[in-house]
Amino acid sequence: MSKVTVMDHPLIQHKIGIMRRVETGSKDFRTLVSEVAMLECYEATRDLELQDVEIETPICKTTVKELKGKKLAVVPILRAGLGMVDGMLEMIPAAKVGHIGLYRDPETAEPVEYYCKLPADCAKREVFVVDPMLATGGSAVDAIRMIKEKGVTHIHFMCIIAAPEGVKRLQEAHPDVDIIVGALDEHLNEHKYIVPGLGDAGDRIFGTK
Ligand SMILES: O=P(O)(O)OC[C@H]1O[C@H](OP(=O)(O)OP(=O)(O)O)[C@H](O)[C@@H]1O
Ligand SMILES: O=c1cc[nH]c(=O)[nH]1
Ligand SMILES: [Mg+2]
Repeated sequence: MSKVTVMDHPLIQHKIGIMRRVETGSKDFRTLVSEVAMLECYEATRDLELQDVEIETPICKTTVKELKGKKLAVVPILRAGLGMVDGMLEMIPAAKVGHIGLYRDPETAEPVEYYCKLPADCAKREVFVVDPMLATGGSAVDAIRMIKEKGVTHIHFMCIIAAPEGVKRLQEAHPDVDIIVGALDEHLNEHKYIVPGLGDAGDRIFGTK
């Protein structure tokens, strides 16, 4: 079964608390999404491999660690996932960015696919799928299926708020994908929104309704 990490870092919890407030406007909300993504990236990349290299400091020769150079990609689920891309790229600037377009059908809450563009060499890359919200899990499950269909084998999923229902569905569908969560909430309401949640993340990032 996949590993689920719920971030208990005070900075993340504090920032998510501000995001949840109904009075937080789009400008602050966008900044917070990006900052939380940057902090979660720290955990998501914990297992990246290092190698030894010989260098010279101003004082002497020594051996230091550097990333082994595994190629990475960040794949936001449109639209709301876009808000997490800048924060990820601040930490891993060499990563390529793919895009998957999915929206939840307002009646069924099932995901509807409208776009998929991944780096040509994505099968050789370790992929971080990002979306602020994991509600029923339908969007994440479909996005990861689409990515696997392109030959990608090493995938992480990062979100800011998750419902237990979504975590369970994602773990069952993709037991090989580890999940990084900023906060694990209580449940879904009758409209499949996360409770207490923060409302519609895409609308709050882009100021739509
Ligand atoms: O786990 P699920 O039940 O699938 O719900 C989560 C999805 O819903 C939201 O997207 P939405 O459909 O609102 O699209 P948007 O990002 O374009 O607003 C959110 O950003 C996730 O992609
Ligand atoms: O609570 C939710 C559920 C799905 N999508 C959101 O943006 N928020
Ligand atoms: Mg939305």
